[in-house]
Amino acid sequence: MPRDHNIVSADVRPGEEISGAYKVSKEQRRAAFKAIIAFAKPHRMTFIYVFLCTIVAISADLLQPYLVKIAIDDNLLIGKNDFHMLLVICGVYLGLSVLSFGFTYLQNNLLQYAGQSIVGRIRKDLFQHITKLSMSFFDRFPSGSLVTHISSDTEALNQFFTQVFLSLIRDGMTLLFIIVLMFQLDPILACYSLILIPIIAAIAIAFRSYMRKTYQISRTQLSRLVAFVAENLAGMNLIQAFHQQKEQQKLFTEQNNRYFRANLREIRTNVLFNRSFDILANLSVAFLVWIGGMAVFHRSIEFGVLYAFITYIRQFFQPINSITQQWNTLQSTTVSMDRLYRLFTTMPDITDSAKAKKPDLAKVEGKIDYNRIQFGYQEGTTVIHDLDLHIRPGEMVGVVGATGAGKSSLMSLLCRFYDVQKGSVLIDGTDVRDIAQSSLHRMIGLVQQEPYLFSGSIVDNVRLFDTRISRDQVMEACRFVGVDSLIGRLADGYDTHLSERGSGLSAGERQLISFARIVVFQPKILILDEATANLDSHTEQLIQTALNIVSQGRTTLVIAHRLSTVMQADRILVMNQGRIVEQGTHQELLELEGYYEQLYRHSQGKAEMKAV
Ligand SMILES: Nc1ncnc2c1ncn2[C@@H]1O[C@H](COP(=O)(O)OP(=O)(O)OP(=O)(O)O)[C@@H](O)[C@H]1O
Repeated sequence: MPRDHNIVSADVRPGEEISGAYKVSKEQRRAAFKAIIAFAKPHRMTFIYVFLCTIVAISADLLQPYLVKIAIDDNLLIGKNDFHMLLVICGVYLGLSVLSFGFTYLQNNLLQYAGQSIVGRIRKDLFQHITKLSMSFFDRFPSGSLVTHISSDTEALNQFFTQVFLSLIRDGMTLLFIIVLMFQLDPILACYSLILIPIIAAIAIAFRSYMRKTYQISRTQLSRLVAFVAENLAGMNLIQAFHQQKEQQKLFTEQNNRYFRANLREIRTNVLFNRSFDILANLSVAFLVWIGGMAVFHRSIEFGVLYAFITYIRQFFQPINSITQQWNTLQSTTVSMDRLYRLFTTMPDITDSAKAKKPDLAKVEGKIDYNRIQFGYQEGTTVIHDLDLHIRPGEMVGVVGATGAGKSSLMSLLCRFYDVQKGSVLIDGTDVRDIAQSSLHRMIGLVQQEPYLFSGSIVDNVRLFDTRISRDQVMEACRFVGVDSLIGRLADGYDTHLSERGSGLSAGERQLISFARIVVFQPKILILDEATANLDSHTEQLIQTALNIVSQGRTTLVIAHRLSTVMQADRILVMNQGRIVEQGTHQELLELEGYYEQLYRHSQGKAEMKAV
């Protein structure tokens, strides 16, 4: 948001709905409108210029029929035959057309510039705001709906600032000018013409709301169709493996037909509306010709006046049509404004406290203490129960246990993606809630099962776009973890462009690149979350070697489903239902003949089965 407009009030608490059906009070709607309009304030001079350009363009347009009226009444009909005057009128007519063209062009460019700048700023601020939100927010809002907010809602605002705003000025002023000119020409005929306004407006509004419904139906059908295709493309291997092509084709045809019908209905309504408007325009002209023609017969008005009236009445329809159309756009814009405002006013759950410290990263030792913590993602559900755990600096700790035991949650608490409900998590004796998040996240390096790679070169992915880290440092890190020979085989080596989450690289290569990140950024604490799952045994071996190298001098926490990954750890924690049920070295745990031993036997059995 612009810094001078503080809309980030504590108006929306985390947990409230953003994208679904929610009730918006009048005050909230007003606040949303004010907040979004605040983005336009730096461009107020541009809007004033647009306003002035519009007035010039409209005046130039509307004076043209008046000129023809002068030519007819003051020259042709009275038999003056003043060619010089006719020539001047033609010249002025042409001049007005050029003036209208020039100022309309200028007005459009200025408005587009302002609109695009405003929306660009909103997008930038929104993205910045979203990146600061806590993990609990992303748990509630799937990325798909956020993408829609950022793209379509901001696009709706663009329409508001360019089309709606322009229409309200241009069409409103056009109507006003036409009415003034009509009264100037002949008040009685003007009064007759005004009877038409409510009729035209009523028909336009009725049609518009129906058209909006048909438009929405066809958009919904289209997005369903697109979603269906996207799903099918993502699961193509499954479809082919299970010979589901025919079934999927049948489903696709149904969706396609629905979209086809919805589209036809939308087009039919559009054509009907436009033609009805044409008929109405012709009827209005006929009505005026009759009333005005009688007046010309009785010599109460001149023929030129009737000509100008007929031209103006035709020009009447366009602005009314356009305003009703923009009215609909305005309605959808208010919904977008509300949604964006709600996003902007959603506060992160996790923020730096006033006393947050920024410890000297070089002095971090990596001692970790979980002091009798309790945690749950939602109120009333507890995922981790009264857990007490103390880890020495430089210790390598393996964490194993069944699915849903709380292993990843434990790591999330250390990274402070969430806050504990009871107890505390300390690093080197300082509560993570008292460490600035920027420092905390530099202390901890995270390698996940599916390491995220950004669209960019391998160098950029290793140094995370931080150009303070040199290319040589990146190459050194890659050599260190043993991924340099793999990179050497790629066509562009370190400059190979990775796209779509690192597609083109194997899971193991992606893992090794994220290990190189650790070497480059030197965090004192390293977390590996299921890093060796889904890998073949050769790649697992590569990762294991890299892990041994990277974990030197770091406190390392390794979550593993494969016990082989953690057998060498200084200590292995066995978790079950949010509690540590056993801990010790591999040997000690086997001797206990408890849960770990069962897991071990089970994994051995699997290994034997594989070997057979
Ligand atoms: N973001 C979340 N929101 C709500 N509940 C969650 C969330 N993440 C995990 N849970 C729940 O918390 C519990 C512990 O999950 P967690 O991911 O910590 O287990 P895990 O031991 O790492 O499991 P896995 O080995 O399958 O990754 C599970 O019951 C899970 O359903």
